[in-house]
Amino acid sequence: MTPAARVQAAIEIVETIRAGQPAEKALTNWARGARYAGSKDRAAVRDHVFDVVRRWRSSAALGGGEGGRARLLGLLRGQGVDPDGLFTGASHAPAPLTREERAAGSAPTGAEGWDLPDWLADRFRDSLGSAAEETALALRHRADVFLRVNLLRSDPASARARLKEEGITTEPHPLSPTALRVTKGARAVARSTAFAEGLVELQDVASQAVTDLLPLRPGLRVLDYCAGGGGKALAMAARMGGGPVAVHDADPARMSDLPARAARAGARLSPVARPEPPYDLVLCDVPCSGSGAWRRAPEGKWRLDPDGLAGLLRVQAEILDTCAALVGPGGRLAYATCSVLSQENAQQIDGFRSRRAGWHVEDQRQFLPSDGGDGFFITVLKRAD
Ligand SMILES: C[S@@+](CC[C@H](N)C(=O)[O-])C[C@H]1O[C@@H](n2cnc3c(N)ncnc32)[C@H](O)[C@@H]1O
Repeated sequence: MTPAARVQAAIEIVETIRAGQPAEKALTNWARGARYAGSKDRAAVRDHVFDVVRRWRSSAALGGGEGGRARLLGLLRGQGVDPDGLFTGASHAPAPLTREERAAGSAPTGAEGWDLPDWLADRFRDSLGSAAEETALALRHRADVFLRVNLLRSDPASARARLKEEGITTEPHPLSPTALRVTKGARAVARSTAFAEGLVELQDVASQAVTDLLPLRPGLRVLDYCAGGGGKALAMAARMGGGPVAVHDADPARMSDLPARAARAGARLSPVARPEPPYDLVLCDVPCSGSGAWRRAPEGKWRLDPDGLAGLLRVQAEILDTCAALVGPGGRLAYATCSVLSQENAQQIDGFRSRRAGWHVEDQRQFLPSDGGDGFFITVLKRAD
C-alpha cells in the first residue's frame, strides 16, 4: 500500500468508529478484507487510526468536520504533514482537497486542544493543578513500549544482550531497576525467544515502579485481589523468589492466561476463589477510569461519563473495605489505580480512613506520564498490630 492508500484506509475505519464500532474491532474487520495489506501497512493504518482516536476533538477542529476524511486531514495538519502529498486522487488515495476543505478548520481551543471532554478537563484541573495541561497533552501521544526484566530468569544486562541478538534494542529507565524502554523492534518482542523463555514481560514502567514500592520478601502471605491478566502478580512473585502469590479476580476468566504466563516466568501463582485471611499484604489494583493509560487505550476518555466514574468510585471503596478485612494485624493493604484523577486516588484513601480506624499511610505516590510511563497511583497502608 502507498502511504496515501493507508490514509484512505484509516479514513474508512474512522468512519466505522464514528458509527459506534470499537477501534480494535474496526481494525480487525478491515484487516480481514484487506489481504493485500502487509504487516507494515497494517501497523501504519493502526497508528493513523489510534492517533485520530487520541486526538478526536483536535483533529475534527483542525480538519473542519466530524467525518473520517476531515479528521485524517486535521490529524495530518496537527502533525505538520502537508496533506496535498497524500490527498492526491491517485489510485486508492483520498480525493484531492476541495476548496471548502482547504478553507475549513481552525486551531483547537481549551479542552478541545487537550483532547478531553469538557467535564474531564475540569477534573484534570481539580486533580492535577499546574500539571493538568502537560498530562492531558502527553495523553495525545503514543506510549513507549517497556519490558520488565524477570529477575527469576535473567538480569537487565543479560536480557538486553539477548534482545539485541534478536534485533530489539532497549535502554534502562530510571523509574524502575527492572524496566527497559524499547528503542527499536517493539513489534518483534512478542515473538522473540527472550520473551518466550520468560526473560522479559511486557509491562509499563510505572506499573513496575508501583510494585517496586511494595514491601515484599520471600515467605510473606500475599494476595493480589484484582489480579486480572497478572502483570503485577508476576512482578510481585519475582520479588519474592518466585512466590507463591495468591491471585483472585471477580471475573476469573480474566486470569485465564495466568498459568501459561506463570510457567514461562518461573513464578508460582495460586488462584483463590475465596481468599483465606489473614494475609501479610493484599494488593487491590482496582478497576478505574484508566485515565493514566489513555495513550494506550484512548477510547476510554471518550466513553467515560460522570455516572460511569461514580460507579467506579463505589466499586473501589467496596473493594478497599473488603480487602482491609483480609489483612492480618500489622499487615499491609496496597491500593493502586492507573488513574490521574484524585477522586479515584487520594480522595478514595481519605474516604477509607474516615470509615476505618487503625490504618496509617506508609507510602503514597502519583506517577504521571511526565515521569515516562503511564499515570499510576499507589498507597501502602499499614494496619495497626
Ligand atoms: C486494573 S485491572 C487489574 C490489572 C492487573 N492487576 C494487572 O496488573 O495486570 C482490575 C481487575 O479488577 C477486577 N475486578 C473488578 N471488580 C472487582 C471486584 N469487585 N473484586 C475483585 N476484582 C474485581 C477486574 O475483573 C479486573 O481484572
